Amino acid sequence: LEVMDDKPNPGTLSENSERLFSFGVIADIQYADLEDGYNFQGNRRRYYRHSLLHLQGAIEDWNKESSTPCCVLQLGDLIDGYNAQYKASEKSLEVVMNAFKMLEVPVHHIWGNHEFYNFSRDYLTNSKLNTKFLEDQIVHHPETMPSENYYAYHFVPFPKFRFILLDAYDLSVLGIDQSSPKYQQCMKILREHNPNVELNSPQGLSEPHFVQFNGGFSQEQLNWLNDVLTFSDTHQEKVVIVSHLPIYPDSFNSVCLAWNYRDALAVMWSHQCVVGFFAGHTHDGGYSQDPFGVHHVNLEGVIETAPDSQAFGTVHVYPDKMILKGRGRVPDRIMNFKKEASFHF
Ligand SMILES: Nc1ccn([C@@H]2O[C@H](COP(=O)(O)OP(=O)(O)OC[C@H](O)CO)[C@@H](O)[C@H]2O)c(=O)n1
Repeated sequence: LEVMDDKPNPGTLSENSERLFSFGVIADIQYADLEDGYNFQGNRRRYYRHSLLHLQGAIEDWNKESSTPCCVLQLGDLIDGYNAQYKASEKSLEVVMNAFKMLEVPVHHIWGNHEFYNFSRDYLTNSKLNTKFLEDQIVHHPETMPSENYYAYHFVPFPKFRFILLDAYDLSVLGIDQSSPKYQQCMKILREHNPNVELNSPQGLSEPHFVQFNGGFSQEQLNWLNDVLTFSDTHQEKVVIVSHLPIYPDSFNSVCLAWNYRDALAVMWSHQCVVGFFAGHTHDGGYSQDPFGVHHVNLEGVIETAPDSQAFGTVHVYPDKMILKGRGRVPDRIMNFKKEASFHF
């Protein structure tokens, strides 16, 4: 890994290999038409209104890029939970989606905890935040079709390079009918690991990620992920996985991990094809390469980004690496593929 502080043009860093394609990344916009506030700990300022201007700035930049990104990955928490309290959820969603109309390439939306503070899962499924229509289907491989029980899909914007969007709130007590068996099952999991009265509090927990603002992956979704990764291994594809919640403990503070991150890692690590895992949620950002060579990027959150900075990035993909060109407080990174995973032409 190399971190580049002085932000040279990534093009100059890759003279020996040809750029294949690029994609945009942005996380935790959490727009609300509200004065600035603070996070729960009171140590990070949240710029609810300015987050929209940050998004608009990012869209302008992506539109102007000389090599147009194939798409943008919006890593979840598009509008803040405060909107629900002010009965402004639909209005705020409309404002942000109108901003996205200016983007000249498709955007793939992930769902985070703040989506479920504002909307039910049923509402989200029927909303513009459902971008499953952008999925690619693999003929004669029905096992690679996601079920309707979770919001996940895969797509291939460049030959042999697959993206998989995961639903990290497939197991969750958020946005789900409290009388449903799945809610009861998820509440049981949460309470078994978190005896606090306030289930959002990680205080005193040996596994502090078992909090209400996190969630997890059902066995059904993990089986599907395993099937898609099996296909990708067999067809010498490279895969980037995208989720609101991170799954690798070394890449940031462990409170924000998915409940059953170990199960997701076990599936991922049983395959060769995965080269990167992009997540949001942590707001502070983070990075780590795991022992299997997978690059885990936790993107800095827009909501906690001062007006004089920025928080988004463009990832340029080469035969042997990905280069994240970060803007503002998102650092640049060179992420080499493990040797056996380089493209061979
Ligand atoms: N220790 C805590 C932390 C949070 N809460 C409450 O949980 C809800 C969600 O918290 P919030 O910080 O808004 O969630 P984000 O997704 O924006 O951020 C995730 C991580 O915190 C980033 O580091 C909210 O109602 C909080 O008040 C809590 O009770 N106890």
